[in-house]
Amino acid sequence: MIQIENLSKKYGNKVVLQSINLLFESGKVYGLVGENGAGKTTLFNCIAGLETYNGEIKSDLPILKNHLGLLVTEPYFFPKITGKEYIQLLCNARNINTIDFEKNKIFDLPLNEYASKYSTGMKKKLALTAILLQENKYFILDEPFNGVDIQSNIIITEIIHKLKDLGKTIIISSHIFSTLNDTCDEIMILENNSISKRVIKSDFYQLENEMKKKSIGNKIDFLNLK
Ligand SMILES: Nc1ncnc2c1ncn2[C@@H]1O[C@H](COP(=O)(O)OP(=O)(O)OP(=O)(O)O)[C@@H](O)[C@H]1O
Repeated sequence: MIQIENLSKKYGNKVVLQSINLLFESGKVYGLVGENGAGKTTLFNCIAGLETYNGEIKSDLPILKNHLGLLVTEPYFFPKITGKEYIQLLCNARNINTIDFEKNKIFDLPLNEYASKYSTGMKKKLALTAILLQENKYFILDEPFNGVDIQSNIIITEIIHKLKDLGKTIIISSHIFSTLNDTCDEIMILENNSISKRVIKSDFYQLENEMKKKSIGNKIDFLNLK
């Protein structure tokens, strides 16, 4: 489990997160939803130990970040590192043997080419492959479905189901409701710097309708489309 207690985060005078309290349990998939700039990535970075914050993040492991795989929205790769070298680097850091990984690779990637030259979707698939091979217990996937092709989206959905079955904890952000519907046990809404709502699977349909109403209102009528 990961327990977040009274977490707050500011950049200068700007409050991004205020008094966040959350519990993430094993074998569950959580979706984090919020408008652009709501603070989703900031919260993920705090959990992954990449940002300072006030409050506490506790887990059942002595050093959470050593068992946590973070897929960032736009993975960055140093120049002159091939896809294969990147995977080897991340796996070596966790003492994971990569000798046979090419036989069992999930995505079809040009692993002998420089990762910095990959397309957006290829970079995401490479970063995801590496954190999966690391045998992490916790996964934070920041917009995992964005920018990857349909086939890979299907694979990613299945991977999330499998990780859940294995008892891992997965936290996903997405701007596409259907992807959360397909994968999550619970959706959390981040707005006005806090978690305003937590919704369980049986209430997703109602949540989607509420969000539709709130987002659209009568904006389309204003367009006076003909
Ligand atoms: N390093 C930083 N320095 C200053 N402000 C930052 C920094 N990182 C993020 N912010 C600000 O914090 C707020 C939250 O940003 P964040 O990236 O967490 O939002 P998000 O919910 O992930 O947005 P999106 O859906 O667009 O990815 C934004 O107002 C952003 O400008």
